[in-house]
Amino acid sequence: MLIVHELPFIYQLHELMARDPAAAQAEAAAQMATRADPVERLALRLLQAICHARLGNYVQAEYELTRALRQAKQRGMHYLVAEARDELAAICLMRGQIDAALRQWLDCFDAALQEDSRFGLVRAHLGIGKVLFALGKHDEAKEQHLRSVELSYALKDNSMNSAIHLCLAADYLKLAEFDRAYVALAIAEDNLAHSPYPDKHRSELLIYRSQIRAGRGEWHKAVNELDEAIRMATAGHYNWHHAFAELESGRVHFVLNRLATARSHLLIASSKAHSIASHLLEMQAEELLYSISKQEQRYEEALVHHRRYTELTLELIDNQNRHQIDPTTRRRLRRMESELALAQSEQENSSLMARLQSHEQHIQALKIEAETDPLTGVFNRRALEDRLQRELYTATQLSRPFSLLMLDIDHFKQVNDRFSHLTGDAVLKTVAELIQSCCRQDEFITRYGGEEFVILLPGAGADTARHIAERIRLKISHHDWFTLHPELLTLTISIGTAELQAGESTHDLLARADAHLYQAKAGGRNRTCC
Ligand SMILES: Nc1nc2c(ncn2[C@@H]2O[C@H](COP(=O)(O)OP(=O)(O)OP(=O)(O)O)[C@@H](O)[C@H]2O)c(=O)[nH]1
Repeated sequence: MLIVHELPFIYQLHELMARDPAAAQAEAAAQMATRADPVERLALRLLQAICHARLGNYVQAEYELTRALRQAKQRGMHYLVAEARDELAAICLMRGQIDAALRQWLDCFDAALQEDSRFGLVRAHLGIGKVLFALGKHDEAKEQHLRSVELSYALKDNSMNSAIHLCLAADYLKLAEFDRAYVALAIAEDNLAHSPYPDKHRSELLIYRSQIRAGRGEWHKAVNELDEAIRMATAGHYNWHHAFAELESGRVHFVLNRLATARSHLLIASSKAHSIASHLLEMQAEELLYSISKQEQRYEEALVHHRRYTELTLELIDNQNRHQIDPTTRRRLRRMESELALAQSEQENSSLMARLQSHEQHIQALKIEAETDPLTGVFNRRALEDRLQRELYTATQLSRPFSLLMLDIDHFKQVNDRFSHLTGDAVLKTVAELIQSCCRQDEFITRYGGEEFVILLPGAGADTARHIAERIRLKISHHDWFTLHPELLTLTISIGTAELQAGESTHDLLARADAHLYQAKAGGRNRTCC
């Protein structure tokens, strides 16, 4: 079976396409006139279609790709089928048509299997990973991307390798595994030196690197990297990258409270994203524009942005496969729809401010639901990531102390094993209540893992943190646990504390508290280590 990728003239055209899609398209048209071989002609047609996509003509690209796909299927050219499906899937994903993208990549996988095309398989894994990423299943996305790393090893395709490692970096960033993200970016960067798409991938790389910087509170470096990413994406007409970089820039300036600059970046992000039908990017830009307008008390504008944000959210979710979305999200969405309808019918007789407040409350309710641990009612780990980053930023800006506690129930497995899982659950709930009773309103309590809790203490130095930790530890050890189970006589906890040090990242701070917790366990449990 002919491996089209090995047709030298096609390979050269691919390289040209990376630098100059318009020139590649013209060259492919010229070659078409001279070639009679049906495989070669089809490969050229496909390449022309891909050029349309690279030039941002997605409707035309989709039409041409679908035609090429039909012909490739008729002729049993599975490699070309895989390639066309890969491109079609990418367009679907960019538009937020998650379900369609997933189906295309699964079909791409089948076609690649039929021809034993490693390129096709790598692309399918890469793409399926992107879909899972878009669905928020970052762990599963990472697995798919790692699989494509394995498969691509023998291909020695630098461009593909940089693309895969960029995806991996994005997964790790979402999983808050910053060190791994950093390594993935370094590998992507190594590969970039030999890739025909250096600027496109480099702009993406800079965006991810800026996210790592932001995670570490290095805001100014993040701004510089994003400026460079915007410059590259603009020069290369990489619309998606441009929109993404503007969005991230808007986000960083927003955190830095430079609202006017943030707004101008976000307006570009939103319009760029709109022009390429990237609902996901547009939605995020509109959400931030809404927050900025509200903060500046420009309520009329805020309402417009919120409307657009809600519309896009609904559109995105509507596009997703119903089975891929868990029932809670769907219920939340239905509620959001009715809320929107309600807001519209109230339009005439309520003031702008009142309507905004109702949107705000609704969003607040959704946010609380998404950030709450259902068993204990305290915040979950997802909420912690967000909050911790903000607290670190505030503490640094105000030069105010900040500490956190990491707390773990001792020998909790024995509670489950001896008295049942239900008793274990009741213990977890009671521990959460007892912690709450020892904390102030602004002290943020989260269930970090199974029987582990993290508590954020804004304004607390090391001594105060130790004092609060001891108060919680004693409260729990003195509690009448037999009320939960007659044979449960004692229950203790171990705590590690850490006070924020200058220049420390969220990851470092958590790691230090974790190390102290480990010391407390190793030292015999039922104690606090600082
Ligand atoms: N009941 C209940 N148990 C849970 C939940 N989440 C995690 N666990 C259990 O928590 C236990 C944690 O056990 P280990 O990590 O071995 O720790 P441990 O027994 O507390 O021992 P040390 O931490 O070393 O003192 C496991 O048995 C988990 O199954 C939950 O939501 N409910």
